[in-house]
Formats: sequence, structure tokens, C-alpha cells
Amino acid sequence: MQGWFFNTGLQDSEQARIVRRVLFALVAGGLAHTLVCWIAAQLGFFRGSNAVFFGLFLAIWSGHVALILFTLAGLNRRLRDPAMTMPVIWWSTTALLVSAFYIDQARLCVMLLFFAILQTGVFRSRRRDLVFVGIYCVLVYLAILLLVSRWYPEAVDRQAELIQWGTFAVMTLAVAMLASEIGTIRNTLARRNRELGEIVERIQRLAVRDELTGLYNRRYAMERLAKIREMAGRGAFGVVIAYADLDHFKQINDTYGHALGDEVLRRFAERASALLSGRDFCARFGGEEFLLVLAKTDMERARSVLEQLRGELAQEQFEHAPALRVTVSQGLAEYIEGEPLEAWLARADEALYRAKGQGRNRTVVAPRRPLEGGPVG
Ligand SMILES: Nc1nc2c(ncn2[C@@H]2O[C@H](COP(=O)(O)OP(=O)(O)OP(=O)(O)O)[C@@H](O)[C@H]2O)c(=O)[nH]1
Repeated sequence: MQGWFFNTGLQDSEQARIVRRVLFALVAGGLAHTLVCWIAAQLGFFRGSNAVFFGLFLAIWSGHVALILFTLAGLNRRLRDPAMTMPVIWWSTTALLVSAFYIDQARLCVMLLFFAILQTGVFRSRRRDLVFVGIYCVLVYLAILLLVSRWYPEAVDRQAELIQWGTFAVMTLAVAMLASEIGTIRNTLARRNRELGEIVERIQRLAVRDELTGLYNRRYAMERLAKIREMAGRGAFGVVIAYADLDHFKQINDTYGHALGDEVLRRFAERASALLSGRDFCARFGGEEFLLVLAKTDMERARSVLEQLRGELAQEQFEHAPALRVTVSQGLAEYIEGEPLEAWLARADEALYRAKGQGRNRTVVAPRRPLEGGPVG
């Protein structure tokens, strides 16, 4: 039972689409079936009284209505396939077969409706399920012929009926092969779609992220920083930026190899990301240079975060380089109201330059200086 029932979390729009489809399949299909049988009955091809005819179609329509009510009540949501494609196909095929038992001269006409039923599943069902229902229909159709020719030999032309059955069986096989072909195309399309989705996801990621560290790339970081600066410019909050540059990184590469250099870059990214929160972010600007943006922050807190980062990095242990100690130089600059983005970045860069010049492994704060031609807060 567990395989059949579970909650799919179906959306309401999807459920509405399913209800419309089930309604259409059962009402339109049911009407077509009833009409064909009714015409056959008017032509005297229905073997049975009016009571049998009405009793039969009352039973068939009760089944149709039950399936419709089941869907309208939303109980289909709990099925593995909420669209109920196969249950509807199995039920409609059975209804068709039962009516075919009573209709002698127009039996094939009634059975041809099976292809209309089958096509509702071609795009939605598994090949195997359609093959099963095809075999079921062909065999039960044969069983009906054998029973009718045994019980009512005067009502059937055995040879003609068998030829019609053979044609029906071949057509069912052809439709099953077509369904199989469509199934293969569907599977290929689904796989391609999946692959395409993954590629799009990767491209979107690459457009904003640095592949090695997973941090934002320079282009995206600059976009975000410009927006944050705008908000800060409206007096919403203070922002501090920091350039961070790993010390003697070339030497690390030369001594331990490029792979370990990459590992160092990743560790720095992890440490920095773990320390930042909310709107704060860290981006890789290229090589071993990073930009950290600390929003809603004053210089005191920013400095303490950056010092913590420097301290944690110095404690990092590397399995393949136990003696390695990684240090970083950092230059901080707090946003001054009205300051252009380039000037703000240049101040942070100058501070970093000074940190390097003063012997590295330190954090230097850029002085707040008046803007040319304008007051500074
Ligand atoms: N492993 C690795 N190395 C990189 C990557 N990108 C750039 N580099 C290397 O980073 C090194 C940067 O060296 P430099 O600019 O001389 O800086 P530094 O050795 O850190 O010296 P200072 O910054 O003055 O302390 C170069 O050797 C680059 O080849 C990368 O993605 N992975």
C-alpha cells in the first residue's frame, strides 16, 4: 500500500489541471462510448433487453462518477500518480470490454475506442503499463469472442470476428510500439532537460561565484557593493570594506605546490564566510586577494571581526603541510557619506598596501579624509 499512497504536496493549479483532465476523459470518453453502444442498440446489434442495456450503462457510469468524485474530493492527491492515468485507462478499458460482450455486429467499432483510451496514456504512463493494458484488452477481447461463439453461436460470424480480432491485435501492437518510441523520446528529453537544468544552474553560479572558493566573484561583488553603498548613502547604516591579501602566497605555492595553495584559498574562504552574517559577504577579487564587506557595522566591530579572521587563519593546520602558517594582511576603510565607490576602494587598498609595507600579518585602518570639494561627515 505504501507504494501507492503518499502525499505528493501537489499544488492547487496542478490539481485543477488533473480534475479537468479526468473530467474530460471520463465524461467525453464515456459519452462517446455510450453513444456508439446506443446507436448499435438502435440498429439491433445489442444482444440483450433494454433493462440489460440500462443496467450495464448505469454500472459503467457509476464507475465514471465514482472516479470523478474521488478526484473532486482531492483523494487523488494521496496517490503515487495523482493524475490517475492508469486507473482511468484500466477502468475505461474494462467498461469497453464488458459492453463489447453484448454488441455483436459492431463489436470492432466499440473496441476501436480502446485506441482513444490508450492515447491518453502515451505521454504520461510507463511503457510497461501500456503494454500490460494492451495485452489485457487483446486477450479479454479474444475470451469474449470465444464465450460469445460458444454461448450464442448463431449471433456471431466466427471467422469474420477472428479476422477483426487479429486486426485489432496488430493495431494494438503498432500503438504499443509507437507508445514505446514516444516513451524513449520522452526519457531522452527528460534526461536532456535535467542536464540542461544542471548546466543553467552551473552557468548562473559561475556568473556570480568564484569556482575554487565558492565566494562571490569580483563582478558580482562590485554590483552588490554598489547597492549597499547606495543604501548606506541614504544614511541607513554604516559599512566597512576590507581588502585581505594572503602573505607570501607565491612562496606557499612554490614550497608546497599549487594544490595546497588552492586548499589555503578555500580555507580562508570558509573562515571568512563563517565569521560573516546577514548582508555581510566575502568575495574573491582574484589570486589571493579578497574583499570583505561588513554592512550595518562600525569600524570597531569590523576591525574585531577582521582580527578574529587573521587569528583563526594563523591557527589553521594543513594535513600535507604541518609546518605551514598562513598569515594575511588587511586594509579596512569605513564608508564616508558621499564618497565615490572607487575612492572608497582606493582607501582600503592603500591601507592594505601599508599593512604589507609594515611587515604583513596585520590589519590597518584607512584614515577618514575629507573629500575634494565637499564636506565629509
Ligand atoms: N594555488 C593558487 N595560486 C594562485 C591562484 N591565483 C593566483 N595564484 C598565485 O598567487 C601568487 C601571488 O603572488 P604575489 O602576487 O607575488 O603575492 P605574494 O606572494 O602573496 O606576496 P605578498 O602579497 O606581497 O605577500 C602567484 O604565485 C600566483 O600564481 C590560484 O587560484 N591558486
